[in-house]
Amino acid sequence: MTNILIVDDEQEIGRFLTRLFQAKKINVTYAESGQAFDALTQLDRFDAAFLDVRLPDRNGLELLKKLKKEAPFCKTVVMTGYSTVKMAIEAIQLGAEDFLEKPFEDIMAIEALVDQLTTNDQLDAYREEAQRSGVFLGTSSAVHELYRLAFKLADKNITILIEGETGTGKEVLARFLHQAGNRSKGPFIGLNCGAISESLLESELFGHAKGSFTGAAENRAGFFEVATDGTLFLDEIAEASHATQVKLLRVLETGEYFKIGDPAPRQTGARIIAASHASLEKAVSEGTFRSDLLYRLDVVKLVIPPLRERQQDITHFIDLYSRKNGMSLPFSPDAMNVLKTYHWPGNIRELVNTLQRLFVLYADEPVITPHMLPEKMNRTAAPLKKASPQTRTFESDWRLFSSYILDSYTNDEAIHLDELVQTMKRMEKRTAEAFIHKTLKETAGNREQAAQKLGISKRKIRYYLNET
Ligand SMILES: Nc1ncnc2c1ncn2[C@@H]1O[C@H](COP(=O)(O)OP(=O)(O)OP(=O)(O)O)[C@@H](O)[C@H]1O
Repeated sequence: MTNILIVDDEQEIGRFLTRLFQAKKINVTYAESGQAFDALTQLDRFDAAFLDVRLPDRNGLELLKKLKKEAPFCKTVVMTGYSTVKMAIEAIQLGAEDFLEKPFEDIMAIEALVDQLTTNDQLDAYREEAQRSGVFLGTSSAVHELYRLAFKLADKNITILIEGETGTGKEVLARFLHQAGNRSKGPFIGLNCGAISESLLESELFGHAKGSFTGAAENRAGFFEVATDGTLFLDEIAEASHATQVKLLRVLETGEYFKIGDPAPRQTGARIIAASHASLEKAVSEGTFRSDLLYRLDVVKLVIPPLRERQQDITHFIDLYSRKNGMSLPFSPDAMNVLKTYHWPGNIRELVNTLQRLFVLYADEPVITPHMLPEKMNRTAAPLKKASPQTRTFESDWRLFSSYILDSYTNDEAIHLDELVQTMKRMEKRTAEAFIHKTLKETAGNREQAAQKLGISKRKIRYYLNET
């Protein structure tokens, strides 16, 4: 039988959840304070726990930590009011599975959550959703954490602020939040606040009544109206003028707005996701952004790390992109080194553009060498470290050797053919030795058998191993 723990000082909530779970034949334990929680023994008997984050005698996060320590397999959901949403986010970062906002509005959602927690493991659901929506996650734990959290936030009707340098995927993340949530059937409307004039921005956002200004020949719905069942993505929010910021603040506080030229107030249900490549806190300290608007937007802030801080993702992205396009781009070690040490100011967008350019120009080349990459990348690249003798292997020698030959062939610079041929001879010998050693290992040192397997004489083995 499933065991669930409920910790909440509001007895009404305790009773309500108890009834709901008992109807599902779940065994319920109810604690109405931090002290009552402390008195519980054998916490690991619980399959799931519903914890209030704000108890009169305790911070719910402390309870969560204790639970995670003593009952690591107990799935935890924290319960929160609007003012404690930030604590709920912290709880998820501490390992809670999800959070529920109080007052509860959707009983079926709670039931579905319980089913989810007690039956299948939802740990990887964000990965599946990312794959479905064509989002590349890579291997950086920071990005996985970000998308795991975003997946949990997708269904909640809270405003989200996304920060990250240009090209890091802020719009990609905003679309993921839309797609993974219960608004996915509604529209996703994106607007770049920096790309249009102030008057046009207001008219786009709020709409206008017929005749409200010269050229307003028809009534026009604004984005707040159109996106009412969906998501409104306000990109480059830092660029919105002061006047627009004031109006946005009102919508965020009350959901209310006015169409230009129409005195009747309207309500929007649009979920707002805002993004900025610049830090909004900095913009507030510089006096260009309203602090009260930042407070409203920053209910949850998701920060996407720049590509240079997740170097390992560069190779992963190349593989993925190549597979998606049914081609391969074999980079020489030098070229890969250039890609890995470049600082990528344009982030993923710049990487995608670079790959597209390489596909178009060099799809038929056997190997991509540094000079095929944009010149600015070569200028900033750190020189490739030579492999130390201890880490050298037959494979790494071959990789270096082939890129040396191919680089020499594709470079316009003068080459020393004699030197090149000498290197090839050394490589020939090294190759023969490597095969002999490998075969001798397989035959447990029996030279007769090794010679047979390799189709050469025992004398030839001695010759290659410098024994004659
Ligand atoms: N995680 C990702 N998976 C797949 N493609 C991505 C990802 N992140 C970014 N991209 C690609 O990089 C490009 C830029 O992404 P996006 O427009 O979301 O960045 P941005 O941070 O909003 O940029 P800007 O600040 O310039 O508006 C797009 O082509 C997008 O498809």
